[in-house]
Formats: sequence, structure tokens, C-alpha cells
Amino acid sequence: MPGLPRFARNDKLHNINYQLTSHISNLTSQISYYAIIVAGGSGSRMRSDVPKQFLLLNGLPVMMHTIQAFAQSTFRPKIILALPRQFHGYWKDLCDEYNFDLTHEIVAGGETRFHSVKNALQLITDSDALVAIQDAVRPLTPVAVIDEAYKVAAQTGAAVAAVQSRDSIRQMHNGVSKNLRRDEIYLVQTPQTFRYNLLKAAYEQPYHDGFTDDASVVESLGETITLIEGSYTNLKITYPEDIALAETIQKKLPR
Ligand SMILES: Nc1ccn([C@@H]2O[C@H](COP(=O)(O)OP(=O)(O)OP(=O)(O)O)[C@@H](O)[C@H]2O)c(=O)n1
Ligand SMILES: C[C@](O)(CO)[C@H](O)COP(=O)(O)O
Repeated sequence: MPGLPRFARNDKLHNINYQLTSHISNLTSQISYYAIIVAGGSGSRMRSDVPKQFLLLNGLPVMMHTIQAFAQSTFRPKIILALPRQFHGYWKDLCDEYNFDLTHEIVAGGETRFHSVKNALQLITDSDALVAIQDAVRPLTPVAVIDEAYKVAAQTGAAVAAVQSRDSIRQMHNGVSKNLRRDEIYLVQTPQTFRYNLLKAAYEQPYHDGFTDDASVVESLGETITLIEGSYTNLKITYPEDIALAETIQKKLPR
């Protein structure tokens, strides 16, 4: 901008910058952000006295870590917890015991993970929402992955955290094993984040046992899933040894 005095140039730039910032914030303020934390499972593989989402991880119940991660997201999502009805009182007592006061709503868990998600979706009525679905038993999800999933889902409709296999992969068929290209194999994690309308339509489908996660439900509508980079430390607590592993990782790697 030759000819303009220095301050005028800066004022003009400042003005453009201000207009852009308010435009972006108007756009983002129309979107509401949700996180559905699924905690409806019984943890049969863990074989613990209470479901694994309540076990202590470095002194705090597993799913409190999970909720804390979402509370730290830039997008400040509203949190909905799907929890078996018989554990609602137990959870409330834990919240009192650990002074856990992060705001969240609770719905009943369902017979399968699919049904737990479906119950939680009933609390969302805002068609412009972006909804992340998270296993309660992934307490180490980095906040950066949560944020990236919301950003990519806003652009593509469906963003799912995954990591490439670090091991060689073989597929067994009729007793014969065959090498697969590991650079084409991804291990899927949560968060799995979607535009609400897409997710809602997907969860209207009748359940079948091929629905192992939210991506498989949405994909069966014919939608494309965008993978985002997850984290090798984003463990799912499934077997007894996973608690010790997660405790060690958490001590070594701050979020
Ligand atoms: N009816 C169910 C079953 C599972 N989940 C949740 O889905 C996540 C991933 O499931 P998984 O690790 O399989 O948990 P469980 O079903 O509890 O474990 P298991 O399969 O060993 O019984 C967990 O946070 C779990 O609580 C859920 O919300 N509702
Ligand atoms: C959703 C999930 O965590 C993605 O890896 C996984 O599919 C849950 O599977 P599970 O058999 O219920 O543990």
C-alpha cells in the first residue's frame, strides 16, 4: 500500500484482521461441540470387581482422566456420559469423593456400545453440532488429537483417530496366513468425531454386530471416513496389564 502513512497502513491491516477474526468467531460460535463418553460396558475382559472405567489410574478413576481431557479441549464441548443405570449412584459418590466437578450430563448405557451412543444422541437437538465419541476407557487421549478431530470433522463430516501398524501384519484365511501391506493398515482409536446430522442418520440404522465403532456405523451409510493421526499412547484399557502400562505412560508423558 504505497503512499499511505505508516499508521494508516497499520490501521487498515488491523481493521482487516479484526473483520476476519470476528467473521471466523461468528462462524465458529454457531457450531456447538459435544463429547459423548461411552462408559456403558461391563469390562468382562478385565475381570475386575467394578467395571474398568472406575478403576484407579494413578489415584484417579479412569474415566475422570478421560473427561478431564475433553474439558481441556479448545472447543470446550458439552459432555454426555453414557453409564449403566445401576452405576449412576456409584459415580455420583465417586465424584463427591474425588471433588470431581466438571459439568456433564448422564444417560443410561445401552446393551452394546452402539446402544449407549444412541441413548446419548437423544440429548442433542442442535443440528449444527459436532459430536466426538470417546471410549471412557481411553484416559490418555492427547488434547491435541481431540482438537484436531473437531477441526477435521468440521471440514469433512467424519474424523477418526488412528495409527499405522508398527508390526508386520498377516491375515489368516482357511488355515493359510498371508502377508498384508502394513502401510495400508490402520489401528482405529477414539475420538471419532462427526457432524451431528450424519451421526444421527447413521444411528437410525438397525444394529448389527459388524458395528464395532462409530466409523463403521457412519460408513455403512455410504459416507467416507477421514483418518487423523492418533497416538500410540492413546491406549484402550481392556486387559489387567493395561492399567500398569497406562500408569507408566501417564507419568512419563504429560498430555
Ligand atoms: N454396552 C456398552 C459396551 C461398551 N461401552 C463402552 O465402549 C467402550 C469400549 O468398549 P470395551 O473396551 O469393549 O468395553 P467393555 O464392553 O466394558 O469391555 P469388554 O468387551 O471386555 O466386556 C468402553 O468405554 C465401554 O464402557 C458402552 O458404552 N456400552
Ligand atoms: C471403538 C474402539 O475403541 C476403536 O478401537 C473399539 O472398536 C472398541 O472395541 P471393543 O471391542 O468394544 O473393545
